[in-house]
Amino acid sequence: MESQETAKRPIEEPGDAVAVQDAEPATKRVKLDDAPAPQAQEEPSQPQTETQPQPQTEGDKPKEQRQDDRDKRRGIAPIKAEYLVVPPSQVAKTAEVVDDDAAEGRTAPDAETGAAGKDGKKKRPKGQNKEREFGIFADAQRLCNSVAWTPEFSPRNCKHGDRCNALHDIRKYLKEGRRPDLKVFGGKCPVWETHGKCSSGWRCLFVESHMKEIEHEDGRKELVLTEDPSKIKPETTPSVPPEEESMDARAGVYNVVAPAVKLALSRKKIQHEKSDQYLKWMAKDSELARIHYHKQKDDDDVAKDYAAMYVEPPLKPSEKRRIYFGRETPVLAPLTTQGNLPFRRLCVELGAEITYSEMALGLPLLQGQKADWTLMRAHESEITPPRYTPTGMVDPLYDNSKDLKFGVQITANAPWIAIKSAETLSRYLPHLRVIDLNCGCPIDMVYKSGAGSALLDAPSKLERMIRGMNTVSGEVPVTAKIRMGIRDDRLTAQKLVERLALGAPDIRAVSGAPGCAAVTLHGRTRQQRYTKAADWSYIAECAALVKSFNKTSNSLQDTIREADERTLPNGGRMYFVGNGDCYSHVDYFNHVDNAGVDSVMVGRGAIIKPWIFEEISAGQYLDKSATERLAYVEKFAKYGMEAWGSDELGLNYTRRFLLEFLSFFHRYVPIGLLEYLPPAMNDRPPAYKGRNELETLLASKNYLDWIKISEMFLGPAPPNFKFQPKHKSNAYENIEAEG
Ligand SMILES: Cc1cc2nc3c(=O)[nH]c(=O)nc-3n(C[C@H](O)[C@H](O)[C@H](O)COP(=O)(O)O)c2cc1C
Repeated sequence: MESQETAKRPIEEPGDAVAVQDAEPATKRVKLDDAPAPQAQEEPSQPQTETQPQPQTEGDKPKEQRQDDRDKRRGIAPIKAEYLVVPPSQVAKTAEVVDDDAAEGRTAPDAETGAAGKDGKKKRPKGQNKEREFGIFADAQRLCNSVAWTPEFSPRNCKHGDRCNALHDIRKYLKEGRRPDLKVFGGKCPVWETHGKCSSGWRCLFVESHMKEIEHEDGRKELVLTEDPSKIKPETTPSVPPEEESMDARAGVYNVVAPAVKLALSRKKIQHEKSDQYLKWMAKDSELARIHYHKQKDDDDVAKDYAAMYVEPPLKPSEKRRIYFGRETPVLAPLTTQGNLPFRRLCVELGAEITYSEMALGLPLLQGQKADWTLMRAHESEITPPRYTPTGMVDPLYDNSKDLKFGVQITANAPWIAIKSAETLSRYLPHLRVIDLNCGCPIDMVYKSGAGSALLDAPSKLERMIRGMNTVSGEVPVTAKIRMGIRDDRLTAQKLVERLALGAPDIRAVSGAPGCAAVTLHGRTRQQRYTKAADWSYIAECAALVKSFNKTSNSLQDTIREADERTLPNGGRMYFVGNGDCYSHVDYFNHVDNAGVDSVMVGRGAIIKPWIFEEISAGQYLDKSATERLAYVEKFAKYGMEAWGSDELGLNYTRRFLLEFLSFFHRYVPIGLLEYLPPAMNDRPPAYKGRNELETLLASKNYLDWIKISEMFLGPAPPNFKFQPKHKSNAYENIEAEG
């Protein structure tokens, strides 16, 4: 049994396997440049300011030495000698490249198996663990929903009557149906502590902290769940009607769609009036455009044809809510698996100003599938306005109080799916900044279906999607996320950006701009995967083009009939966001200032060091201590239970996603261990030990250590719990083989 103290500060207990020994006061912290031999120290993070000793920056060194350093590095993090596990002379000269395609979900070429090679040596397994299994997390005996949240003597009506094979006896369930209460967090339910009630009811693995037995006048004793009204905030009360109260309804979680809507969607009972009308028109217009396109090769006069035969669409976009991207609004990338609600909540707390859901597939949304609708949920911190302290020209019609941080991302392979999805999302989700269309997803399954990055080679389909989505999405603006192209030898983003800003060249004077409010460009191609650095000079070229298109767009509006500025996103201005390899405030401001992008989107950098947003707002590196980093893990665990529940299912769901998070988080190399700055995300460290045991543990590549970390906050993993890391290189067997 763990004590409360152990649970809260698990690593600082003497005798603990990962105990921090000899915690030192801040004044004695390791100096970055000439640190003594490693010894255990824990203290709050230190900003890297002028007054503190700092690792040398590249600019401080003579040119020859910089070149020498770069030659030496070859993707290896420059760890100071005293932290290396082997002497510097034995450190490999090149580092293994971690391919983040595996994490993004792309089907990698068949992974090597780790079998013995020709030389008899066992090869290191690489690549992706496909078809990962996570075990089934459930109570030994199921408790019926009719009693799961009610006082013992007031069950609801059980829909299944006598045929119900779940338990209805709460006392029996608590004794035999589930494991005993957890002792982490001092046995206190983190959800109840924050919100004054717990949505997991009797199934909560901390239920003893929010239940009591009351004695009635007739002497009968009844078990009841307790609430703390002083902590219940009416404004965060779930929006699902009480009769549908279920594990879906969580305090502080927004965009929860009622089960009845999903059911109606699955039964095709929901009408998409706007889309149907628009799609009918679009079919005719596409045919007209097709004829026009084929004729113009041999007919000079044809440009007039389209204009003469053009019929206005039956409906115009509604007035759009204006959005804003600026230097003060760092953007958290959409991240499948990783970018879940608890993780985004953590990032917002640390300074992310704009967030995106994980990518949902359009068709399953239209079919009412629960998994995809669940991705659309936002935390209350995400539905507040982003920071707004503009320095340049301001849009007089932008109203920051109406803006919010959270946007959703979808992908689709056909215009009708994208358009109907946009109409459905804007109708049922009240808290949406934008609907973003993913045009960069490299995953085979998505690409081969004609969605994601396949749209990069289908510009006219893409344009029709954006135009239609913008028409039916009410006040919600539509945006797109693209890559530089599909293949390295054919970069298409520049043409595509032009098309998104202004429309196809030969018809734009008639039909106007498609209405794309912003484009994010990831500076890689699909083919490139993550092996090469993102191409920021290409991103800068596109940023310059977008600026010129924004001017053209303004003059174009003047010539198009009935162009109504209010219905054009941002009055015709398209924002442009750059993305790729941002790993510090230095990268961030460098890109904003020198590449000319409105803002920068941060992906892997945020998972490896979520405080990158804090660094951006503070404008300096922060050398986070291991204790502080562990506190982020603890927060994730709490936020996970708040979002997914503190019952067996929710807890192990939280554990699974915490482990996914740790599969990136362990890659952080504390800057206090580096010979010199800047740190580079793609640098791999040689084997090293941290400044204390906790720092060493947090750097472990072994997923069994990640499970150990999860147990500090989520209690022991159940015997049937399984976790297969996405990268085979993190598998236990492999680590053992390497000794
Ligand atoms: C684990 C993982 C999941 C991702 N999921 C998505 C996604 O759902 N939608 C998307 O547009 N991009 C996705 N991406 C790509 C990122 O949004 C981003 O474009 C890419 O990681 C480059 O940025 P970075 O160098 O800052 O990581 C994913 C990337 C990773 C590593």
